[in-house]
Amino acid sequence: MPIITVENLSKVYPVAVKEPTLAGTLLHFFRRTYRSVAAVQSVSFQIDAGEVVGFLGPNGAGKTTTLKMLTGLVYPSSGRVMVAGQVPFQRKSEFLQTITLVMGQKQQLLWDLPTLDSLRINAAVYGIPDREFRHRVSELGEMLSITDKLTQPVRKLSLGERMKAELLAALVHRPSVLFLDEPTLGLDVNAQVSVREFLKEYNQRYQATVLLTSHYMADITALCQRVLVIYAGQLIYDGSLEGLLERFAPCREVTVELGEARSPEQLQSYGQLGEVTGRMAQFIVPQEKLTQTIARLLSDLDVVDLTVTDPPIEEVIGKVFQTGTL
Ligand SMILES: Nc1ncnc2c1ncn2[C@@H]1O[C@H](COP(=O)(O)OP(=O)(O)OP(=O)(O)O)[C@@H](O)[C@H]1O
Repeated sequence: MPIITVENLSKVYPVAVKEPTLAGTLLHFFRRTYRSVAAVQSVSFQIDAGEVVGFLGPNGAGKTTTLKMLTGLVYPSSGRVMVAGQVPFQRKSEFLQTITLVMGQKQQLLWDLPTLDSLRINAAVYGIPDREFRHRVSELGEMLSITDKLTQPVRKLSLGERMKAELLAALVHRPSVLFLDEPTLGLDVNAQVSVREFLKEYNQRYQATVLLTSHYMADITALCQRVLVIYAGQLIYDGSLEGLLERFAPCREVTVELGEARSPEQLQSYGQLGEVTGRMAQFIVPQEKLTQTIARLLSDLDVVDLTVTDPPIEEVIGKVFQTGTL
């Protein structure tokens, strides 16, 4: 049963155009002209309750605009959005109680106050009873390993601690639909891992639905079975991460360890040769020839060990982002 339904969703921003001259500035003051930026174009998808979906795309592809329409911060130009049975831009309190939006590059916590004070403000806004509030802060604080930092002013926290505190603040009303825009932005590897682990645990413990954008592929591979890829405002892929790799990475790397060293000339008939060092040889093999090539290698040569690897996911996604084609 879908908890998020998006149908033919589009957003066109009007952007004022101004000549960079004094005359242009004066004209702009009296008579503005606009051009249209089609940030999101006829995007449709559905997400089931409890799914964790990665939302990928190069800079300016339309991810944040889509998240803003899903959370009711931006009014769509056309199309339909439903989240947990609500129309987001109506911003009804039942809707706001159900969702949260975390933007890695923006903070909601007040800089000079301890996190706990900001959390108390949120508890008042969401009408969370005191006992329940203390229970949730202790539970989330423990899951995020941040409990001992909650009484420190936010400005004294490290970047990783601040992100954890932001997550706590964004989740204290226990939303079931999480929109996360770059939640690990700028964090070191350890902090990224702990935020990822926390999100996984939150999803499992509360059966929460998560739509996540990240430029760190490790976030996506660790958390998402399904990905949506948006390019120039259009959805170009909706499916499994493995499916994306298979479609866009037509070759695999086959590495063999041989009983005795062979020259490149003896090996080149098996496919495009990569590195050959001593008894090790590497081949770049098209997906459709993989089985046949492996069978030939095993029958013709004295193979001690054989491994097949995918190209690095960053490389594959990078190609998709450059060309926008799958
Ligand atoms: N308020 C706005 N007014 C005009 N144009 C906008 C506005 N917000 C976004 N845009 C434009 O819409 C397009 C999509 O922007 P958006 O921020 O949604 O992309 P994104 O995929 O989130 O990019 P990034 O990964 O860099 O955050 C871009 O061309 C951007 O310049």
